[in-house]
Amino acid sequence: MLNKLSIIRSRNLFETRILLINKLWKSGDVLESEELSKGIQDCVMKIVKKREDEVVNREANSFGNDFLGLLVNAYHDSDENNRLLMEDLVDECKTFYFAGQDTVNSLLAWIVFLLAIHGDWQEKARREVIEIFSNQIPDSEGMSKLKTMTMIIYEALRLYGPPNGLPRRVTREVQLGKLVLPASIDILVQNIALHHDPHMWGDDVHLFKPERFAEGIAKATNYNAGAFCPFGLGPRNCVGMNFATMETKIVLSMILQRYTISLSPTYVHSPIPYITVQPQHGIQVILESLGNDA
Ligand code: HEM
Repeated sequence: MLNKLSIIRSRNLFETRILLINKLWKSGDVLESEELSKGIQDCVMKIVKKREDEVVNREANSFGNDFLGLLVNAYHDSDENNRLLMEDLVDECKTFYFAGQDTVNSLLAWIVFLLAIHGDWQEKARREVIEIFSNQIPDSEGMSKLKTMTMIIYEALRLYGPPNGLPRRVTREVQLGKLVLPASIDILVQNIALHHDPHMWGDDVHLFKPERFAEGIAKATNYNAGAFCPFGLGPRNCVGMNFATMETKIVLSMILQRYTISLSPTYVHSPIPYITVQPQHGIQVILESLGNDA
């Protein structure tokens, strides 16, 4: 559902909307995306209802301390002024579902692809993982020691950073180089273009070279904060950044502990900018067991 919706949304990103006409006549895409949004909404409502039922049926004595639990708690707040509306609760869940699922999914897919074709980096990353975790489940202490993997993640974010641009509204007229941006227009800052700028990254900008990040982001970007912003910039940057990095490190460590990865001959390279940058035909890899039941 989410994938379909993101394809439709990205197809219509720059569609001109005329309010009255859009109310009277809806295109196939609009109708389908309304139906998909409703499906996602129903899905969220069901999950919320299940949480509430567990408390009502005394299977649990609280709504829980996870993010959903906190939202359901806020929805039941005894103080009316602090109470969250059901509409807002559903919206928060949708935001996290949209922002958190597809992004990490595509990042992981691209890293698996990159490691499949760069066997030397795959081996380096595996050596590091085994050195730090052996065959054990990755723990938070070890995560901060994964230097090679961090470099690989940054380089994958640079080459295939999931969000296809940062949407911003221009609140007052500004001059950007030779351009004058009038107030009240919406723009999409293509961070992926910044990440592929040869002036910043050099002539090998399109190559996978995690060593760029060997001494951290500041050094790699020559202390230019805007040059590398896969998680956005400013007060509205990604709240899930640390969580996403941690999630990616855990999953990759567990894959590298168990399997070698090589690219399937059926793979066709075609990155496509939906809401996130996705492999149009998926990523087909061959996993070979290391005979290690970590
Ligand atoms: C590789 C993974 C991810 C990438 C590359 C990513 C990137 C981004 C970017 C570029 C933005 C917009 C920031 C801006 O406009 O300046 C954003 C916003 C956001 N992200 Fe992420 N994200 C990732 C994972 C996650 C995860 C796992 C979660 C939640 C668990 C999450 C939650 C959010 C939320 C809630 C926002 C909106 C923040 C706001 O508007 O205040 N993201 N993310």
